[in-house]
Amino acid sequence: MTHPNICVISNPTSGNNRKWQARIEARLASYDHVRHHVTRSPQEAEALVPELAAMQPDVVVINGGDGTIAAALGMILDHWVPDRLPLIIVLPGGTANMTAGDIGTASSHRRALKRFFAWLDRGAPLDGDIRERHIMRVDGAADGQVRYGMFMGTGAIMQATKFAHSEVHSRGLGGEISLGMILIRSVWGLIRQDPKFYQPTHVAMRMTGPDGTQISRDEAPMLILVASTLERLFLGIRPFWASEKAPIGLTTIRGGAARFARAFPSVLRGHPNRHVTAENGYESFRAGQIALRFEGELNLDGELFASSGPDAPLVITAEGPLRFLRPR
Ligand SMILES: Nc1ncnc2c1ncn2[C@@H]1O[C@H](COP(=O)(O)OP(=O)(O)OP(=O)(O)O)[C@@H](O)[C@H]1O
Repeated sequence: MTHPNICVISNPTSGNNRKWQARIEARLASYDHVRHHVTRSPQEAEALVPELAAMQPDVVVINGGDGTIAAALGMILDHWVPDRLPLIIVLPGGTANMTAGDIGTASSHRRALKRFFAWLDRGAPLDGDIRERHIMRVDGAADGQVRYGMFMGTGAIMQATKFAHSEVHSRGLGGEISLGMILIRSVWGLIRQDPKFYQPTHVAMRMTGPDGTQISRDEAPMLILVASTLERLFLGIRPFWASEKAPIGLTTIRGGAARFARAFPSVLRGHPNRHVTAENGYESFRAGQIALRFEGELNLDGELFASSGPDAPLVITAEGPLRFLRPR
């Protein structure tokens, strides 16, 4: 039987991988057509990817958290010939695993690995459940680094992230349930306007929507700003409701947004109720490129970094799409 060429990139430092890495390495070593590369830093991955691109594997498997997946996808887009991109499989080796959740492979790391090995044992068929997703390239950070990601947020997302690091992930809790706990605590803080959670960031926006239309918003305090190329974030949350076709969903909730407690559940479902209006401070867009001017930090797939301030925009551009296979 001829097998597709498969290469696996594992980040042994990602949340879930810490407990499974040795077993994964031992098991993968028994497949001749699978090459397993363990990278301990983004720099190691950067050195590896051109070599992989030259080998043209049919499938690249990324076993890591959201940060590892996004970084690896960015490197693949940088080094592969655009019309010969590999199929991607993601294994939820991280802590939050939002990307794997959207692709449908994150019910649990153990189950995803079981399904992946069963797929290898069946000869690794390349047809099946394939989903396309774009990735966001982010230029204009204060440190000058170009980054890639599939989810970004600022405003209350930053306070929620800090709460997550200090109170939730530090206790070894991960997965969708931990994200749900962080969400409930943060929303409670926002409803009560607790300053630990309620800290709007002043942001000016300009974006290129479908058919090249330009949309802009003057600087305003943003309570929450999220942008993503994922369809579903976690626990069925899909906070994007613009119906136009463009790869990046962007939703903003202004500081002082009216009727927050009544509006927010419908925002999370992506089915806005009558309180969710631009006048009340809620907007959702779709765009191919977004430029944000603000002073502050943002979270891109779990990595925190600073913008360059109001004079230099942070530019988010959709790239791809990449094709993700869900092994069954
Ligand atoms: N290919 C790679 N190999 C090793 N480390 C990497 C690689 N790509 C990114 N990193 C680093 O790994 C860290 C991110 O880890 P990752 O997102 O995989 O795990 P996590 O934080 O446990 O999971 P999640 O983002 O799902 O919560 C960052 O410090 C990043 O710089």
